[in-house]
Order: sequence, then C-alpha cells, then structure tokens
Amino acid sequence: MKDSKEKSGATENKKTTKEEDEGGRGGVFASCSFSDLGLDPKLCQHLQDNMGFQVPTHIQARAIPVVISGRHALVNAATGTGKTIVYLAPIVHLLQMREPRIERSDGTFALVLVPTRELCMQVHGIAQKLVHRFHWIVPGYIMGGENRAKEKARLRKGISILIATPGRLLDHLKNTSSFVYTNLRWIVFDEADRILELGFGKAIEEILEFLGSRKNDFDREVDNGKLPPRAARQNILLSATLTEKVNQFANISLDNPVMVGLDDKKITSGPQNLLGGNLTLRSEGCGSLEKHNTFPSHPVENYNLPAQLIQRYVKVSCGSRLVVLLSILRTLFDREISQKIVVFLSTCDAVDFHYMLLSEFQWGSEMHSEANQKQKFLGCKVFHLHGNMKHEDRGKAFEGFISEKSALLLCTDVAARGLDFPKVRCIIQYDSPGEASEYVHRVGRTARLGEKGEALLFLQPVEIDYLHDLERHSVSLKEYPLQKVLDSFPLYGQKHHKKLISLDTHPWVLFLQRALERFVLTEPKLMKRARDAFCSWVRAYTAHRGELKKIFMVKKLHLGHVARSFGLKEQPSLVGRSFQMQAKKKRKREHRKDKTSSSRS
Ligand SMILES: Nc1ncnc2c1ncn2[C@@H]1O[C@H](COP(=O)(O)OP(=O)(O)OP(=O)(O)O)[C@@H](O)[C@H]1O
Repeated sequence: MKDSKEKSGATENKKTTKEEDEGGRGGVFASCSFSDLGLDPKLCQHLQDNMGFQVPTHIQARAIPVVISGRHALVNAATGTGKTIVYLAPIVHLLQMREPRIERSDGTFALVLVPTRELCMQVHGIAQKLVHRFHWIVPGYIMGGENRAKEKARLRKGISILIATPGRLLDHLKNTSSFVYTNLRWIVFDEADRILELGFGKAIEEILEFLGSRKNDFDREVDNGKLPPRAARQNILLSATLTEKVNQFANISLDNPVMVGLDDKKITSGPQNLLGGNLTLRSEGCGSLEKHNTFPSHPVENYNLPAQLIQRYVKVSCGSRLVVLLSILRTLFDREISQKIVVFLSTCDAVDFHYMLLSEFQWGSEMHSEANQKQKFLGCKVFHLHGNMKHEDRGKAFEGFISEKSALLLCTDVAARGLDFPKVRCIIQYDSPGEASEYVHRVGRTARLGEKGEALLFLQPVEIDYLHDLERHSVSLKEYPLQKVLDSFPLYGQKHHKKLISLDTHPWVLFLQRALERFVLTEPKLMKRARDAFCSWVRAYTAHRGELKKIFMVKKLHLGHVARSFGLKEQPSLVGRSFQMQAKKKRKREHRKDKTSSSRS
C-alpha cells in the first residue's frame, strides 16, 4: 500500500502524514502494516499477537525495507520510536528464511553492539521474544561483569544473534577460539554515538579489524575465505542523536549507506557531505523509492525530540537545590501517586547519598503534635542505579523499577540511553547532562512512543547560559512555576512574607533545609555519604568539556552552598579526600587487572 503523498515523490525527510506533524501517538505510527514492509507473515502475526505491535512506527516503516535490502544504513529517529525493532525484525526475517535452517554450529550471523549492560539485557529480551516462532534462531548476550567461562560455553555452542558490550566482545574475539563468526552478516551499532562517547572507539576499531568490516580492508578477509563476500555484510548505525563522532564512525564502518530519518533541518550547507561520498536516499513510507542525493555537510547537531514532551527548567540557587528537589518530588507524587519518575545525578556517590536520604528521611516530630507520628517524606518506592553497583544489584534495580507502579529511580547516565522504562512520566535532571546529546537521551526515557512526558532541568543562576547551548540544538525549555509549589507547603508557624524577597528566604525552604541538615547530622552513615557525594560532585563539576566549561565553572560555585545541597552545615575538606579517593581507585584498578590476567591463564 503506498501512501498517496509518496506517489508525488515526497522526499524521504518530509512528513508524510498529517498526524506525524502533530506528534503524539498518531505522529509515531505509520499508515501501513508490517507485511507491507516485506516481513514474513508469521513474524508479522507474532509482532501483532504476541508483542502487541499492531502497526509499524514511522522509523520502522522507513528503515525496515532498507535493512531487508541489504544496504548499509544510518538510522536517526527520536528516542522511544522503536529503533530496536528496526534492525531485529529484518534480521530475524532474513535468518528464518534461510534454507537449510541455520544451526547453532553455524555460529553468529548478527552482532548487536550496545553501550551498557542494561541495554544489552533489554535488547536480548526483545530478540528472545521475536524468535519465539523460530526456535532454531538463538539469541545470546555477552557483557562486562558476567562470568566469562559461561559466556565461552554459550559461544562454543553457538549464538545466532549476539548482543554485546564492546569491551567484552573484543575480549572474546581475542581469547575465545571457539567463537565462530565466519557467517557474520550484520553488525549493528545501537546508540552509536554513546559507544564512542564512552571511549569504546579504540575497541570498535579493533573489533572492525577482527571482523574485517572496515570499508577498505574487507576484501582481503573475503579473499582468504575468512568472511562472507561484501554483498553479504551489512553494517547499521542507529541513534537519536547524530554527532560529529557518529560522522567519523560512519566513515569507517558504512559503505555507501542509506540515511534514514534525517531531517533537512539537521543538515547545513557545507563542502563535505556527511560521509564523504554520494549518499542514496530512499523515500519513507511503506515502500522504497530510490533517490540520489548528496548531503552537504557536517550535521549541525539538531535533535528531534518527541513532539509531546513538555520540557521545563527550574532556576535554583545551589544552597536550596536539595529542598527544591524534595518539594517537587513530593508535589508530583501527591498529585499522582502511581507514576514513575527518574532523577539523573552526575556521580555514583551523589546517587548513593540521595538514595539513602530519600529512602529514609521522615517528617520530624516538630511537624506533628505526637512525636511518633513520623511519616516518610516520599511514599513511593525508591531505586538507585549506577556503574559502581554490583551487577546483580543493578539488575534488581532495573527490573524493580520497571515492575513498580509508583517508583522513583535515582541514577547516573548509565541509565540515560536506550533503556525502555514503561510509563515514566517525568525526568528530572538534578545535575546537568553536559553535552546536549545526553540531554536528549535522558529526557528520551519519557514520552516514549507517543506517550505524554515531562522533563525538568535544574539550573543554578550561574548556569543559565546552558539554555542557550540547548537552543543551538533547537531544544527550548520553559520556566517551571516553582513559587507555586513552595507556597503549597504548610509553614508550621513560620511568617510568610507577602512579597518574597528571594527563594532562599522562603519559610518552607528554610524550614525543610534545617530538618534535612538535622537528619543528616543524626545519621553517621548518611553523613559519610553526604561528604563523599559533596567531594565527587565538585570533582565531576570540573570535568565539563569544551564550551560547557564556560558555563559550569567551579570557581563560580560557593562551596558552602554546595555543601548545603548535600544537607551539610559545614563544607568538608576537598584536598585529603581526593587523594584518598584516587589512591582507592588505583588499588581497585590494579586488583581488577590481577583478577583478569589470572582468569585468562
Ligand atoms: N510498532 C510498535 N508498536 C507498538 N509499540 C512499539 C512498536 N515498536 C516498538 N514499540 C515499543 O516502543 C518502546 C520503545 O522502543 P525502543 O526502545 O526500540 O525505542 P528506541 O527508538 O530504540 O528508543 P531509544 O532511542 O531511547 O533507544 C518499547 O516499549 C517497544 O516495545
């Protein structure tokens, strides 16, 4: 079925349906069916009956025919628009039609690289669901922190679709001789820019060397029979944010790719096209119409966000951040107890501190006549997630937050990408993300697939220029009505000035800050976490790069106010701690190295 506009030669990037212009659920779904895209009828049936996917999303309608065609592809679409199915469904479709049927001993046909453990597990879960009717296709995963010996055993048996984090994959390519990849047909880089951001660039280069998937040295591998001919090999890069790094990455890993989902507004005129060569465009909709086009330029990193996402910022002085965070969380859960909220923080220590505080902080007796009438400040379940947690704890937190109806997740950027937490209503960025691309991925944890969602960014008055940096990427935010929230709290005998002098002198702010500082003071473990969090937060603040350094400058901070935002009356010493921390981290790294070398021997 062809969309009527398609016949008029609508270009690949123009909106093809009225709803798409409006955003929202209507704006996410295409006007065709999965079978229109060329997928096997049984697979289409399974997508509908067992996975609840009635129709494809727009990016799926555009990209699935491209992946089936065998062309290299660079896929760019907003967060939460179904990019995982873009590559998994065609791969399963093509694998299930092979005759004779593939067997485990044939080894790996498809490799999906992702930046984090949680995303690895998530994509593996979707792959397992997709192959339900094609039991001879075996998905599997390998990722940092898992038992290497068990992974070796699984690889030895054979994994048809392998989902992996780059470091662990490279490790097995180098050390697991039973890992068979001579039938490798697809390499997928999901969250491609993040893989590079996380410093996996070197590992990816080595992986491409091993797999002979770089454009120039591929033929040698084919000639010596180690790899299937180029026509059989297909590389696919996907991300909601196209950055300069993706551009460089695409140049080494994609061969005359089809660009899917790129809007004209992202491309400015300029001498170089995105990949240094002619690029073939296919029109979107439920079929494909070859169109030759050269993209001028380096993409200006403009990001397409879900149209229905409400984005706001709250301007808060450093010393009042903690009170404002708790007040907003309390207001949101009072408004709707069964909802899920994600709060992003900049460091693991900050997550640990806020996790303990928000799990345990209770209203003091001074707020109620009977001393025993204490109640938890937040009535929801609180979870935390960061890269320093034990792997099983990360898994439990991830699963727990997904299954709870009323929950708060405190996390670092380990949860910023790709993770599909159903029904998250609000994303709070308590600490700024830095790069605008990370802002986009963080807020992309809500407003998924046309659902409603809100995003709130905390900014100190000295950081307000960050809004201009976001505007450069066509991301604009409105101010959050903080005064109304603070005025909604009882004053417990405090005098309320009619005309507020400043936020910091708001009676509620003063009252709650004192209660928090008292609570931290009475809990030694919490006090230690507050001090650790203060030190790591200040250190992380100095880590901003490039232009952002001019916005997030430590010397503009009042460290005594920073201490207050961790419920501390006094500012802890920074000097001693940093040396102790560095020494501790160095010892941990050496211990891990010893463990790795002993496990390889
Ligand atoms: N055709 C469809 N119909 C209904 N739901 C779908 C469809 N395709 C995907 N979904 C659901 O939409 C949600 C988002 O999918 P997915 O995580 O693949 O999005 P994404 O574009 O990869 O997001 P991100 O950029 O954050 O990684 C998931 O819950 C998935 O199950």
